[in-house]
Amino acid sequence: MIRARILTSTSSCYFRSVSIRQLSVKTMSSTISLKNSSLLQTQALINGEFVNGSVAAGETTFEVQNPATNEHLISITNTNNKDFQTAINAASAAFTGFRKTTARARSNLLYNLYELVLENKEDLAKIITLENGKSYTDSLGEVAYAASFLQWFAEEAPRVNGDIIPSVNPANRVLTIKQPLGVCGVLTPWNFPAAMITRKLGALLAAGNTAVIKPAAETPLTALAIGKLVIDAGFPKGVVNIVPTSHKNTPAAGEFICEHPVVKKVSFTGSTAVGKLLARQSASTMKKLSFELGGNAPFIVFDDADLKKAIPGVIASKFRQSGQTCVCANRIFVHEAIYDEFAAKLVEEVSKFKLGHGLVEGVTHGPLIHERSLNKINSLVHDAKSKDAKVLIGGSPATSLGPFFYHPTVLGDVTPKMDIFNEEIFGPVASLVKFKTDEEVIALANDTSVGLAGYFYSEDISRIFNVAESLEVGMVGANTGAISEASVPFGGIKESGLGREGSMYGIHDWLNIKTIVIGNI
Ligand SMILES: NC(=O)c1ccc[n+]([C@@H]2O[C@H](COP(=O)([O-])OP(=O)(O)OC[C@H]3O[C@@H](n4cnc5c(N)ncnc54)[C@H](O)[C@@H]3O)[C@@H](O)[C@H]2O)c1
Ligand SMILES: O=CCCC(=O)O
Repeated sequence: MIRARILTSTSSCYFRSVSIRQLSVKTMSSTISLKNSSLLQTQALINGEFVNGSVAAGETTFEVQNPATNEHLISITNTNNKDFQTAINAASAAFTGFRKTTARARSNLLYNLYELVLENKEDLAKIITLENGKSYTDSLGEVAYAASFLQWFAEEAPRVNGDIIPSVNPANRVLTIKQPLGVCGVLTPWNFPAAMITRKLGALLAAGNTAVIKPAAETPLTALAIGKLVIDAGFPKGVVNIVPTSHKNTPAAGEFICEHPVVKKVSFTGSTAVGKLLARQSASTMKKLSFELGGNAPFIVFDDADLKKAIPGVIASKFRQSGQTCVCANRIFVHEAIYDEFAAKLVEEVSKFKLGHGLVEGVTHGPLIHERSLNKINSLVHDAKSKDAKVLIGGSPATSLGPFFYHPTVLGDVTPKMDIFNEEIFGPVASLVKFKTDEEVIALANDTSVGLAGYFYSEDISRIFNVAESLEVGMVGANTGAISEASVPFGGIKESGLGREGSMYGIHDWLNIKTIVIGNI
């Protein structure tokens, strides 16, 4: 059995006093054991084998930290562009055979992977919690969500049809077939280290492509565990390559993938700023792009809203993964007639959260991912307070729990003058903005350069249609704060990205339409 050492120096007192699920933690060092120890991989998956990267002495590995403690979790082999080239070569060679497999064969492989992910859900969830920090319950939810994309695209693979199109020329017949693109670059974030891989991978494999995946440097373990299951599911070698790389090497890796002529498409989930950089780099080879980027989601509570529904809705939308989700509510607009009641009820619910190490029983919310995030949240809250926002609960770091914890926070009297109104918060801060009229709130909601998700609560069917149609976003939740599932076309408009993932449309972003005109009939 492979065991990973986890150092627990500064947090030892905290750990000693709590029960951590199936994880024996001692004072200075400890071990984590998985039921399926083969899931703990620290090397790159290239051409069907786990191998070391070719980084020269000094930086041969990079460290993964546990965000709950900021302590060293494990060392991962470091890679450079030579390794990405080897992975692209492997994916390119594998594409020759994989593109010719039947859709049913690919579907069966995806079903195998789906079942393996579910069979290993406890281990995968434990890994997610350790490297991402979210609660174990949330991690189990993420594994189920991740698996659902594999199931969905196993079902979609055999349903990619071509067309027969009438021609103006009676002697011609026009038909289309859909063909895979080739080698695809997949750049995934740390906030959903399993689901953001499977949402892309399920679709691209169903379509017959091959992949080189670069997981975020914060969360390579989940990606590599999925890589092991890809092998166990029976995918041919080289079809899926997973190349973790350090923070320092990430920009070079991104550029290499985006500019590589053999890579036919890049799919990225992350910030709009990085998305714009990758788009510029990809222009040199005119790559296809699917980008799922930042949001600034409005969450509107109209005066006719049912607060028994709206409060759980805002909790689900705002505080999922401690606010570190691209579709999280960012600006919560509340009608002035119900503002005080809504604010009081929200504060009451937020006060019930249990913040802590995600593997501790009962913990509902974990830490932020890293120091940069904590500093950003701190500065947004400071700016809001300096401009007369009121802290209704929280409003400060919770460093007694660990260096990156921030108290779940509700800010009242937020206005458009404040940075928190205009920037993606990506943290556990609910900012409440008072409004008077539908026109005013729609204008405020749309006054942003991004448009990923938007939510609102109302019991009036006319208003439901009017507001849903008026919000400048890719996805609307009307009387729900939870919109994500495999059947949903997931993606944004404006600067929130390009393309749609999941759903019946998701596979088409990974296919070329080829037109065949047959003449002289
Ligand atoms: N849309 C999402 O789901 C999502 C996920 C993670 C982060 N974010 C955004 O990013 C912000 C902060 O997160 P961060 O500090 O990790 O941000 P970041 O912009 O530094 O990185 C975001 C992601 O992009 C990758 N990345 C960064 N530079 C890259 C490059 N030059 N080439 C290729 N990949 C690159 C990182 O590995 C990471 O996964 C958040 O506030 C949020 O706006 C969004
Ligand atoms: O944060 C990115 C994706 C979140 C989701 O799929 O709901």
